[in-house]
Amino acid sequence: MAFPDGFLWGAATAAYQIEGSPLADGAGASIWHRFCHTPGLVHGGDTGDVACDHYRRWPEDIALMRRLGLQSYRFSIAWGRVLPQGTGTANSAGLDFYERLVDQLLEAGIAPNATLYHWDLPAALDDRGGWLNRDSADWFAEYADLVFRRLDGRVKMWTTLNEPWVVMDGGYLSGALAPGHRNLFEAPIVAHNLLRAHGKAVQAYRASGAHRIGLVVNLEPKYPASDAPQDRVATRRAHAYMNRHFMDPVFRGRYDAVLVRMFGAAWPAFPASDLDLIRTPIDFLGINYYTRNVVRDDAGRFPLPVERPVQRGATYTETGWEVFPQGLLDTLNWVRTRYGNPPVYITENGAAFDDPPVAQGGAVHDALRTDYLRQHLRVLHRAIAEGCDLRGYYAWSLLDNLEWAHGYSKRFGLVHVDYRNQRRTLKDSGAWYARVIASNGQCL
Ligand SMILES: OC[C@H]1NNC[C@@H](O)[C@@H]1O
Ligand SMILES: [Ca+2]
Repeated sequence: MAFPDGFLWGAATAAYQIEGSPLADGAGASIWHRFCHTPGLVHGGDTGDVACDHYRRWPEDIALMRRLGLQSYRFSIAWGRVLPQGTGTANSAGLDFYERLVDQLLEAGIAPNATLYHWDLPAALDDRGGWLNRDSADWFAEYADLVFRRLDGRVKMWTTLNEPWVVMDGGYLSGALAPGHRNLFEAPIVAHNLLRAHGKAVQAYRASGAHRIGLVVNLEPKYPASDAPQDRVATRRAHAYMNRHFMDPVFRGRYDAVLVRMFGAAWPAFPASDLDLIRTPIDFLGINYYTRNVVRDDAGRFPLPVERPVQRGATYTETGWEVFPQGLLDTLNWVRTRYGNPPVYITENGAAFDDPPVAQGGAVHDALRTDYLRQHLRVLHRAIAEGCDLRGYYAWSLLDNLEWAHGYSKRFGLVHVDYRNQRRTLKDSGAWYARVIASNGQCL
């Protein structure tokens, strides 16, 4: 099933998950450096101190990308390498790292797709309130402007934020992610400042950039566990809380009423002018899709009265996510119909499975991952046939890497990384994906 000519095939990573050397060459610590070095917060006490040592092995990793035949590579820029204190004096060694990376990607015929913020806020800014401080939008715009002026023209696809919902929910509500807050009143403030930061960065790009900029959101379709009214209501609330939460302000200039009602007194009165900033038009939307949610009302929990009943007969990944490719099609059609069919890239899709060890002769027979990817790519082909303006796909992830609070225990890579010696091994799924790219999806 061939994909349209020009469909962009890539793979994705993020700075703190792969680079290592978090404080090298003048870089400033991030909230994830702090979080990992706080005992008990990350599986096995794992940290990003070494990770995949990509900060030093990036030429080898670009060679891997060439072997896969990637047409594009989505990576993130570590804010603290570029601005160690988050604002003020730039660190030229940090900018140089990304400049060299970008130049070599272009040499290799691989289009860079740079994410400005993939969760690694400079710790110095968290000390000033971080995303709780309205000034965070200005800090982010200053950082974005610096990077645009240095790299635009070579980087022709930018995204401002990766998964602002996860930043809010994980970092400020559940506390599972940096900076580890658990405060219902902080969540809407953080979400709003992230969106303002996005808007200001897009405005900065319009002033100096000549190419394309977008936003990356994680979307997870919600399905009621039964037709019972309380399950349907709970499903609508879960949908508002995760999916409409960021999409509505960005594409429709207002927050979803269900969401506002859910938070009640915890929902601040935001000035209308903020929403005008947030809705600054973007050139494309990045969607990260992994799984769906089946929602059953669980009135005991707040603010999200939901529980996720296990689906009999379903396959689950190592991160507990149901394999449900239909959810990707439903999500893409929802975006098409509710938000005016914006240009979309799947900026992340993949799965962690309990891969077999590297076999003799160096092979990883990760059949479950190949099957997961194949099922989801087939759905994309249907989405295009049904009218979705789908421009490309990035597998998560190029490399096994630091899966945040899971540490290195969850492997998403097309390429296996042996953390004892940093040896990379192309998995069967990677070799298969290379064939998909070479045939523009014909072999699916
Ligand atoms: O959980 C898998 C991925 N999800 N999106 C954000 C990435 O940083 C994660 O590794
Ligand atoms: Ca804090």
